[in-house]
Formats: sequence, C-alpha cells, structure tokens
Amino acid sequence: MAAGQIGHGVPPSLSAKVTGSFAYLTIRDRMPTILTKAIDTIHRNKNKFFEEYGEEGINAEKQAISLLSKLRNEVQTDKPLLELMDGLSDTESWNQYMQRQQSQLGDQELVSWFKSPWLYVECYMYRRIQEAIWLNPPINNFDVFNEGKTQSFFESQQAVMALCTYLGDIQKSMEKLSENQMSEYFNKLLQVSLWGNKCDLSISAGQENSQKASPIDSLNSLQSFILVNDSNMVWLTLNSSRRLQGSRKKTADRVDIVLDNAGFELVTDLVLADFLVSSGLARHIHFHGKCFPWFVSDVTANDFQWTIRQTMAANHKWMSKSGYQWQSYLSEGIWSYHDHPFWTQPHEFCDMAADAPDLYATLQEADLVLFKGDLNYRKLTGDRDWGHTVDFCTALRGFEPAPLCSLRTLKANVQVGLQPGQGEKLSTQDPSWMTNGKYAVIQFHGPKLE
Ligand SMILES: O=P(O)(O)OC[C@@]1(O)O[C@H](CO)[C@@H](O)[C@@H]1O
Ligand SMILES: [Mn+2]
Repeated sequence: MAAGQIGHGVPPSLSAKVTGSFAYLTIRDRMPTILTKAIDTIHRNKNKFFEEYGEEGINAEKQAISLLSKLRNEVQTDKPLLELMDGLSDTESWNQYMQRQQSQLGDQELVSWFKSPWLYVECYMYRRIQEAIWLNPPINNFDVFNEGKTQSFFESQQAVMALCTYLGDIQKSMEKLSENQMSEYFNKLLQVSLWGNKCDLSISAGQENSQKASPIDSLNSLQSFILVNDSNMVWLTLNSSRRLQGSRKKTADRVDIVLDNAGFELVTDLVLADFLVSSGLARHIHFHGKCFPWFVSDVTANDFQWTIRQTMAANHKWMSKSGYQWQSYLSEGIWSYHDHPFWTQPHEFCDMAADAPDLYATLQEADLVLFKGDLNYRKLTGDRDWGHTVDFCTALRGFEPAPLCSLRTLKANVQVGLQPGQGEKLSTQDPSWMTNGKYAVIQFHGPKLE
C-alpha cells in the first residue's frame, strides 16, 4: 500500500507539496517555461495581428501577454488560485471545482499552485491560458500551441508515409486474411498508436537518412518496454461484440477513441481507426477531442480537420489515399468527431458519472473505449499515490462506462496494475522509469473474456 494512504483506501492526490517530486518540478520549472513559450509565440505573431486587425490586434496582443505574465508570476510565487472571470459556459463549473478543492483543504490555507492537487492546478493553468486569449478579441481564436502541433506533423512525414503505405498493403489483402493474421496486424497497429504517445517522436523514422522508414520496424525492439500488455483482452472484446451483433446488441459496434496529441500520434490513431473499420472489427468510430488548446499538443477540432486535409493533400499516393478515405468515413458518418467540456476540466474520471452524466451515457454506448496518453491515465487513476500492485479496477474507482483500455507511455509518476516486485525492479534499473516516456502500458478493464 502506498505511503500516505488516507481514509476509505483512497491515497492522496499527487501534488507539489512533496518538494523534489515530479509534480513539484513540473510546477516549478516546466509550467513557467510553457507560459514563457506561449508569451513568445503571441509576441512573434504581433505583425500578423497588426495586418489582420490593425491597432486593435496589437492592443489585444499586449493585453494577452500581460495576463499570461501575471499568471506566470502567480505560479512562481505560489499565489492562491483565482476564480475565472470570462463568463463562458464552463466558467461556473471551474469556479465550483475551486470551492470543492478549498473545502477539502479546510480554512487554514488557500488553494494554491504548490499545495493543491497537481492534476487540478495543471489543468487550471491551461484554462487560464485560454482565458487570457478569450478575454482579448480580436485575437480570441488564436491557438498559442498551433505551431508546435503542425511542426510535429511535418517532422514525421516519413513515418506517416510509411504507415499509410503499410495500411494500404494490409487493405489490399484484407479479404484473404486469416484470423491470426488479422490479430497480428491489429496488435501492430495498436502498438504503433501506443508508441505514438511517446512525444519525442523517436519511434518515427523522421530522422534524416534513417533506413527504418516504418514505425512498424521499431515495434520488436520496443516490446520489452510494455509493462502491462492486455491487448489480447482488447482483441477478444472487439470480437465478442462482433459475434453478439444482431442478437443482443441494439446499437452498431462502436469504438470510441479519446484522443491525446496532434501530430504523429493523431495519425497513428487514425490509421488504427481505419484498420478497425476496414477490417470489420468496428462499424463506427467516435473520436473525442478537446474544446480548446490543451496540454500543449492535444487535438482540437481544428487540428483534427487540418490533419485530414494535410493527409489528403500529400504528394504521396498512399498517404493521400488514406486522407481521402478518412474524409469519406467522416462524411458517411462512419467516423465522427466529438468534443465535450469535461475533457478540458480537472476532474478525475470517477467523477464523470456525477459531473458529466451526458458524456458518461455516451461512452456507455461504446463497445470499447480507448484512452490515449498520459493525462488520460492520470485522470483514470485520479492521479493518486497508488501502490504499483493495486488493481487497475480499484484505481478506476467505479469508472466503467464500457470495456476500456489505456494506451499510454509513462510520463507521470502514477502506475498501477504491476506484478509484485516489478516496480521495485524498474526503480533499481531505471530510476526515472515512470516519467521518461520509455515505458508504456496497454491496460484493459472490462469483462474478462476467453
Ligand atoms: O497526455 P500526454 O500528452 O501523454 O502527456 C501529458 C504530459 O506531458 O503532461 C504532464 C506533465 O506536464 C504529464 O501528465 C505528461 O507528461
Ligand atoms: Mn497530451
């Protein structure tokens, strides 16, 4: 059992209270750096704002920068968190969440950056960045993280082409595939989507002169870094709902993908989704993205559409073919993109049923929900100080809208569902195993099928 366990068997939230912890270093170093970069980006776009909006654009740029500099100062000096002032549809809910955090803390101290749960304050920072933009028309549609996202897409072109070619090859022989071959391809594309979450893109052959043009080639050498691999359960879940079709099931087979990052990772998710549909493993895919720019690289509706348009426009046969295919899935309603304010709120997912019952009900319609990335894992497990051998099911604390699977490379120090001794062994071999992005999990929760 983890140190610091509190009542009802639920361990405390990770927080910067613990000096030197990953949460502490993130808030002390990483978050101010992200704010500085956002400020620089706005400043670099000054001329563009002037060309588009004249003096008004320049004034908005100055105002937004001033709000972000103030925010950076609040973080660095551990000021109390402030209520949001922008009066948007989620403002009230954020302010109520702050009250909730305050009541948990008691009257002795105020909710602040280094004292409150890391998950909460980190999410809050991204909402405050957005407030600084939204409060400043006419630049209120500006995405401060857009440049990084598009750059990540362009830098991984080689890997994207290789992946689309691989998908095209599978699809040419799809009719003749045995069950075994099908499951092999499924596992490969699931793992490509998993490693797509490794934000340094080292899986991609994006580097110059690389012989390994395909991310598929790296999979074997990465295999031993997958600490929990429940992909067989995911495969069985997809196949069992296929068998049930037409009998007990009211709705068509549906897989939901709760997206994480734009750039190469999004392409790996689209390729996986294409395979699920073209192989008949799923009939519909619902993608879930963010309502506004979030955690630097997360997918918004704009990023989603942009990525598909870019793929269509590529000067590469298989890549553009994939892009056109994806566009037609969307226009035929086989694929759909959804966003919901809950994905850009700070709640642990165990709160979803009570705090976003409509979203919970939507997920309940899926046969399988894939959660991409580290932040989703933190929210699944509540970003708490769980022992490594605690069951994934225990850490989910009742969040089970449908069979679900987390595809995550480890970038934060929460990891459950390991074998006894596994965490200790890793800590000796590689002390930063939980945060260096080298390791990953494919972790499933749902009915156990044979
Ligand atoms: O969810 P993702 O994109 O895989 O990762 C998000 C992330 O970069 O942000 C946090 C640190 O700032 C960590 O949860 C994680 O490292
Ligand atoms: Mn992300």
